[in-house]
Amino acid sequence: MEKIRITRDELYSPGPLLQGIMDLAFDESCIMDKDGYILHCSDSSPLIWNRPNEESIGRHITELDSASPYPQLLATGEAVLGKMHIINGMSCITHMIPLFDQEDNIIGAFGVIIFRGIEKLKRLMRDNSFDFDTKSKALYDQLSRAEAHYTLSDFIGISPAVQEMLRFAQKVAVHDYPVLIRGETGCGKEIVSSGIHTASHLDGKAPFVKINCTAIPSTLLESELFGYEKGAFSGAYSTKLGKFEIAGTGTLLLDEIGSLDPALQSKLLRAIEEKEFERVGGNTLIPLRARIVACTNSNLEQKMRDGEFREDLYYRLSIAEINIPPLRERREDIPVLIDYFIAKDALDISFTPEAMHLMQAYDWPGNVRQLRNFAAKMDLLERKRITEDAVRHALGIPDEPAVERSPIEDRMDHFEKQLIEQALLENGLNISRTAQALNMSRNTLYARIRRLGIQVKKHLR
Ligand SMILES: Nc1ncnc2c1ncn2[C@@H]1O[C@H](COP(=O)(O)OP(=O)(O)OP(=O)(O)O)[C@@H](O)[C@H]1O
Repeated sequence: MEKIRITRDELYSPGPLLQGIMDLAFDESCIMDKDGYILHCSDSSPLIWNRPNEESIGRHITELDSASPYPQLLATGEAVLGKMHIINGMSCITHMIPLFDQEDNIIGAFGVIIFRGIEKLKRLMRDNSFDFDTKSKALYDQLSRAEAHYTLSDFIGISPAVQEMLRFAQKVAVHDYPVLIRGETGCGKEIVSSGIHTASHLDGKAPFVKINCTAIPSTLLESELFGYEKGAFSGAYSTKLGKFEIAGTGTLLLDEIGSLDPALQSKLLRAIEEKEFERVGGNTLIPLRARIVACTNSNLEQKMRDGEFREDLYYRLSIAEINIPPLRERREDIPVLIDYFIAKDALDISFTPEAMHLMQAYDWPGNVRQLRNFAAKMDLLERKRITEDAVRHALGIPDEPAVERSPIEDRMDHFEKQLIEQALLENGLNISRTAQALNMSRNTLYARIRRLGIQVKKHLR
């Protein structure tokens, strides 16, 4: 692939080359600087990011798309082409292309979504109800956008733990307490937080604003959250609203709250308790009306013990604490989730009972996200009926699951080995005589020698 070379000036104010590339791109595109901060977005970008371009510019790409291949591009210096991943709940195919200066240094990157809402497209193609030659982009956009927000009923699961969790979330939704949602990565925290928002703002008008506390350096995070006044620091040319204000009477989702800087934790606690805050560099109190929902997959108890997370903030947030159990603790949900993803993502596969059994025995460290991606991967293999072997292979499960051994078993093996080696030496390494002395058959002795890894030849020296 030919390298795209531009000057630094062109990166910051795109000339005909970059502008042309952006205009030609079929779907949303953006340009970021060397550090991954977004400089420009195409006009259609708000449809995928769910926010106006002014709000996307200046943000780190991983804040908008946590699975962005940008770090990979930076590490390898190579374009990442045709990557399929999920952005804002939609399956997309993306290209990420490095931009070089004349000295061959990477000075930025061009990211483009070449297709989104793949599941919709597949479904529509399958039932032939849509003529793609006369595709109406407006309809297509509308279809894709509807998926960006969840309700609590989008959280699929029949296990008692999930049913109980959903009942609690529904109850919590009608209050305006802060909510703390905990669970391992990929277990559905975003669905629950978005579902709580939807359940508590039935008219669908209040904003749902997200911020990822790990993706933004803490120096910037403060002004992202609280906003700043004109002149608060050099570069603050105009007053900027923070997320608390942008969320209005809606919901502010603080993702990865466990990584929030301790100084900001205090400021957040104050804002929640006093229901008001000040912009950076400001002295006017602004009311906090948004409901705070915080998510985390970190061990907050450990962080509190290590002095990294404030206990008072934890107690304030945990009045309504929702714990989403990992998938391995609700294995009965696996077949239901698989059926759901087969329908939702229009997958043309089914699993044999043995395959499903193996999937239910597997621990899914990446939880439901991993399960969903796994199903999509099996679909790409183009084998319709997925067998146990295919699952074993795809998940890297060893053929014979290693048998757990206790320390006692290890010691017994050790003694047995010593005993057999001793008997072999006493009987001149003669297998028949050794077997007789140990009161076992030759075959049994051979089997034990093999199992215990005894090297008879070693004793000949
Ligand atoms: N119970 C569920 N029902 C349907 N889809 C689910 C469920 N749980 C998770 N998913 C799907 O799994 C993927 C990951 O979910 P989500 O982003 O909500 O996880 P998360 O807990 O917020 O993860 P992370 O901590 O890594 O951000 C999404 O595609 C989501 O649609």
